[in-house]
Amino acid sequence: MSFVGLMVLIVYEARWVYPEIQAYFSQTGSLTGQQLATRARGYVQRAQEKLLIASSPVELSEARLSLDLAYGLFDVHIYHQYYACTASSLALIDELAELIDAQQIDPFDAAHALFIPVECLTRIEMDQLDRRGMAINDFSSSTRRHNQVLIYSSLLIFVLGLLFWAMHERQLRRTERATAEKFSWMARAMRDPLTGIGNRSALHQDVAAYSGRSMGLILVDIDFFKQYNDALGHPEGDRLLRLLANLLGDALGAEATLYRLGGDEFAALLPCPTDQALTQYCEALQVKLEAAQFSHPAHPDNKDVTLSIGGTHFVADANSFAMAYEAADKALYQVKTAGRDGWQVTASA
Ligand SMILES: Nc1nc2c(ncn2[C@@H]2O[C@H](COP(=O)(O)OP(=O)(O)OP(=O)(O)O)[C@@H](O)[C@H]2O)c(=O)[nH]1
Repeated sequence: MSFVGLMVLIVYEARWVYPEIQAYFSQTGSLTGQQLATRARGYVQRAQEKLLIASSPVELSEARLSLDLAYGLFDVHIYHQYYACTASSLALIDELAELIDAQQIDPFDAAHALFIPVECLTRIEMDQLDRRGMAINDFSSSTRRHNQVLIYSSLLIFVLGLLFWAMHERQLRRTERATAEKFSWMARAMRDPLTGIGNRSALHQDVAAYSGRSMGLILVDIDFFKQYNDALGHPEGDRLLRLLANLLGDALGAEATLYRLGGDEFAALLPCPTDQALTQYCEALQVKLEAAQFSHPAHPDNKDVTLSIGGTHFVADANSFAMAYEAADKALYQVKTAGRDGWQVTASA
């Protein structure tokens, strides 16, 4: 059953309770059916009492008054409609009243004759009572039925709500997991797995983030790394790459962001106001490297590990970076061709 169908059912069921409550209160609220008969019977019986002890005209007139009151309450359309004894009883009361007025009947006989309307009214009372009982029973059983439908429908709605909520939560968790995985994948895609620093993609992305700022770009290449690998093996070569990544970080400071561009080539991007500041960074790097004394058993010049370094200063944006990279690369190449183990800073075009 659809959700909307369920809601329609609830509204329909709730709608039914209202008229039945109305019906119930119309039965019990006025109590007309039973009460009128009870009161009419009371007046008839009072008339009987007065007639039985009628010793003065006062009691006779009281009996007459009671009969008039009884007649008024008895002469009701619904009694005429449902109880055949009504018309004859009323006619009898009428006739007896006239006879009493004309003093043409013995009061005792009149009292006796009045048992006929008393009996009729008693029957009406009992019947009205039964009808009220039946109406109440009908009302309570149908109310119970409607209530059950309402309770079960509400329960169903509650369960469906829980189900939707659980499904929504599951979907939300899936989406969150997928988003987290995507972010971690993206972060991994920007990292060099060997050294843990950024890769070439990260460098391009970071330049865009520094757009408009005065930056320094330093390119670093290990000298004779092939010979190092050949002499000590690839794992030792990996270890040196990691050591150099740490050394670059120490030498250039926390403001520098480091990248491994591939093979034995590193880059550093750092806020840098002038060429002079860049020069100081390169010198600091050389000093740190010499102090580290990473041994290179196969260095053709019998030195420890040496680096060739090229740097340039530029104002970051996508176009200027391409030129800055070219300038730094050219500076590094010049160091290489000049015998390696050195640094050069050049202006970007
Ligand atoms: N251990 C290790 N070696 C690598 C890695 N990637 C590249 N290489 C090696 O790095 C060496 C780079 O050699 P070249 O490009 O000739 O550079 P070089 O030997 O340093 O020579 P110059 O730069 O001219 O001084 C090659 O032998 C590559 O195999 C790596 O991830 N780990």
